[in-house]
Amino acid sequence: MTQSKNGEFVRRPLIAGNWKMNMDHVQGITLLQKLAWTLDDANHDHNRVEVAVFPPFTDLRGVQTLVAGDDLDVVYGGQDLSQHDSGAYTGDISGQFLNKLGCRYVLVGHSERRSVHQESDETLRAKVEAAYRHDLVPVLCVGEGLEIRQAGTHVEHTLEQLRADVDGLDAEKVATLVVAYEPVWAIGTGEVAGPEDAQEMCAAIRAELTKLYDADTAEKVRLLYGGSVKGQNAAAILRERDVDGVLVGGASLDAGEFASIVRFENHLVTD
Ligand SMILES: O=C(CO)COP(=O)(O)O
Repeated sequence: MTQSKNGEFVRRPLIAGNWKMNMDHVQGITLLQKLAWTLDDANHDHNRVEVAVFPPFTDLRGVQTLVAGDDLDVVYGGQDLSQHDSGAYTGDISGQFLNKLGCRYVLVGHSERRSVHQESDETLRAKVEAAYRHDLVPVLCVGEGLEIRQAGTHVEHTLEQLRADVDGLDAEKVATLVVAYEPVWAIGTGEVAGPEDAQEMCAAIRAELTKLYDADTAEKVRLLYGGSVKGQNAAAILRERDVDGVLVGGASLDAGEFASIVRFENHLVTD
């Protein structure tokens, strides 16, 4: 996080929970209610930190009703979207539908979509465009697998994904983009990249965006780290200069654990 002299965050931190294929629509409502109560109890400062959840598609209508009905300070998004707007694409979900359900964000290119569904950077570039067409902010996921990390080419690999997935996107859109660095070897493995690894990559991403666009634009982009984030390691990661938030998988399924990540500020050690 970068803080200005008066203690304000330069970029609003985003703490996001990716539920993946967990929680049916009834369980989803219960989890969100518990999360809202926990955050209220904790006097969480809603203006400083943005909290987002990414439930399965079938939960979104219920989430929308709960968030609107109880006026919750939680935003939400889809875990994927189609690059097309409508038509004969069985099983796919249009950004138009996500927008109508009140989604603010959508995940694009999560490593599980890249590996299980063979999504190419070309497809992901089209999905980024589709998200903007429907007023959704893409949370673009990038990151390397174990072999690439061991070979030491992780920065180049990740930047290559980034360049391909934003290729030709205009600066105004890029300024609103969220990029999540999720090293595949740290996802669901309990293996967490060190804060300095997260910072190394986030700094490299910001430098690349400065090269592709300009420093002003790059300074606005929020960069998240994802991969085995828990209550006890979140603050150390979030303390890094270029890390503006986290994308949490497993730990976001437990309201108490996720709330403790949202309250990372209580654990920040300042110099
Ligand atoms: O993939 C992730 C979030 O999108 C990370 O998952 P875990 O937090 O379970 O490692």
